[in-house]
This record gives sequence, C-alpha cells and structure tokens, in this order.
Amino acid sequence: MSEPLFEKIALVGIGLIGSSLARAVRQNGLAGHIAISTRSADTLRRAEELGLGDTYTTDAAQAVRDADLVIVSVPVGASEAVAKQIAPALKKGAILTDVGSTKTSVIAQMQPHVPQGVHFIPGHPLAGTENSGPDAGFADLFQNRWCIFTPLPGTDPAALEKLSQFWRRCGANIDTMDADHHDMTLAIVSHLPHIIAYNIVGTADDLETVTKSEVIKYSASGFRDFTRLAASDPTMWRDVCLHNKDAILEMLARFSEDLASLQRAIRWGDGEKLFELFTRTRAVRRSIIEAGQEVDAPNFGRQEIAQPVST
Ligand SMILES: NC(=O)C1=CN([C@@H]2O[C@H](COP(=O)(O)OP(=O)(O)OC[C@H]3O[C@@H](n4cnc5c(N)ncnc54)[C@H](O)[C@@H]3O)[C@@H](O)[C@H]2O)C=CC1
Ligand SMILES: O=C(O)C(=O)Cc1ccc(O)cc1
Repeated sequence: MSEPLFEKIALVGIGLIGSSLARAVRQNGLAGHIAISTRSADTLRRAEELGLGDTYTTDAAQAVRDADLVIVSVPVGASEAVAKQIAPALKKGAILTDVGSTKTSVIAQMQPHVPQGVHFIPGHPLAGTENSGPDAGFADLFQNRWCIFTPLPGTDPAALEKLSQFWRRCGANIDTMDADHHDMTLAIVSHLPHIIAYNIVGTADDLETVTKSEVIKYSASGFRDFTRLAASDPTMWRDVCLHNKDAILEMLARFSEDLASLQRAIRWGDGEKLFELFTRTRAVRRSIIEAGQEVDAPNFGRQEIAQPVST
C-alpha cells in the first residue's frame, strides 16, 4: 500500500457518506489517523462499534484539531453550525471540504467562518443510495463516480490537486465547475428526480380508490424505482429543497410546462408527439449507458436494507 496522503483526517458527520469515506480511507490507506465526530452520541457509538475510525468525539472542534484534511458530511442545513463550531480549531494549512448536495448555500454558510490560511474547497461526490446512517456506508461507494469541486476564486492549486488525489484514490473521477452551475445541473439530474419520486409515491399513498395493500401488491418495477428514491433520508432532502430553492423552482417550472404539454398530447390523442418524445428519451438512456456511466445506485438490488440509526 502506498504512503498515507494525510497524517490526520477528521470526518465530521458519519452517516452514509462520512462512513463510506471512513471505509474508503481505511481500505486505501489514505490517512495515518481517522478522527470521527458527530452530533449524536448514539451514532458515534455505532461508528465506534463498526470500528470506522481511530478516535471518536461528539466535539467537532476536538476532532478537527491538528487534522490536515477535514471533511464535513452533514445535512446541508447544518453546514453553518458545523463551520462555526470547528473554525477556531482548524489547523493553518489544513484542507476543509464538504460533500453537500447543494453548493452555493453551503459556501454562503461556511466561507465566512473559514480562518485565513485554511484551504476551503467545496465538493460533492455524485454517489449515494437511499439509505442513511453509519451502517449504510461502504468503501466502494465512490468507485467510478464523479466528484465535483466548486472551488472559490483564489483557491490554492496545490491544495486542489491534493484533494483531487484523495478522491481519485477513493475511486472517483474529478470535475470542477462554479457553484451556480452545479446547483442548476444537480437540480435537474438529481433533485427533481427525488422530488418527483416523493410526489408520485405520496399521490399513490393518498389514493382512495386504490388501497395501500394494492399499491404494495401490484407495484410494478417502474413504481418500485420511485419508491427507492422516495425512501431517501427526509432530513437530507428537506435541506436540499430548502437550500437549492431557486434552481429547483426553475426546473420544476419547466418540468410542469412539459408535463402539461404531455397531458395535452394524451388528451388529444397526439400519438406522433408521444412517440417522438419517448424515442428521444430512450436515446438519452442509451447514451448514458454508452458513455460507461452506471445507471443504478451502486447497491441497488442488494438484499439487506440498512436500518437507519437515530442521528
Ligand atoms: N445520501 C446520499 O445519497 C448523498 C448525500 N450527499 C450529501 O452528504 C451529506 C451527508 O448525507 P448522508 O451521509 O447521506 O446523511 P446521513 O443522514 O446518513 O448522515 C448525516 C450525519 O450528519 C450528522 N449530523 C447531522 N446534523 C449535524 C450537526 N448539526 N452537527 C454534526 N453532525 C450532524 C448525523 O449525526 C449523521 O452522522 C448531505 O449534505 C448530503 O446532501 C452527497 C451525495 C450523496
Ligand atoms: O440514490 C440515488 O439514486 C442518488 O441519486 C444518490 C444521490 C443523492 C444525492 C446526491 O447529492 C448524490 C447522489
């Protein structure tokens, strides 16, 4: 195994993403020491039972002291609270990053608290599942997945390269873009699909003419795919919706317009229009597969369902 990239890595938040990082860091020998911190004592105890790190504390400031790399993996709405807590303890020269699904809001929440001399590089691995908590993570989560950085003006290229190396050694491919563009892109490729899934499963759950047992009994694979997304963590997705509000509302407006057009085509029996759309969308899926992208969540189809622990 090659040299550890960092002497000490601190993981603040040890749910699906934090615990997957802990496992990947361990498996790939990326740190001399892994310090784990999370808000809830129960989650911390579980992380310790799983042997995810070397030291454990509910005091995030204590975990980040002397760390060369600090990774914040908490729901995006908790970013400012965490930044405030850890800021005074960050080491000069340390790299501070996050994994949040939204970027402009995380930057607005964290940047004002980052001390001079600390390299803050916002990040987002495009890898995850519907499960949460420390039991849900796995070392291979980031294999062949994108990790997007949204570096701020003046970012130290050496720090960016070191963080890129870290993610590459966790298996990810790196891309960089500005935070606004990230939030708009992710609104359509990730946030809307989850919102649509929450909505369709909610609608099915509300139907009075179809009983709940029928929804379960007859759920075809299309509906099942939606239920997987709609089983995603409520706190995390509440925060994504509240913290990428403008981009999500813009994409939802376009989506609603297109849905109305589809509705009209069905009402007026416009088969040509339906056929043209369905042909175009089929080609999108095929180009994703041809581009070598995985099309399903990496643990999709696994039998075991991780039980969320209280966080
Ligand atoms: N779940 C997914 O598929 C993906 C999630 N993300 C992002 O990663 C971040 C973490 O998500 P998950 O690991 O899935 O969530 P999770 O619910 O599995 O874990 C969240 C962790 O944050 C801790 N936490 C919550 N509030 C805190 C606070 N105020 N201070 C300290 N710790 C706190 C919890 O105790 C828990 O350890 C989120 O920002 C999410 O948007 C990014 C990519 C994929
Ligand atoms: O489970 C799925 O299909 C996902 O889409 C996982 C996911 C959720 C949130 C992200 O910011 C990135 C990836």
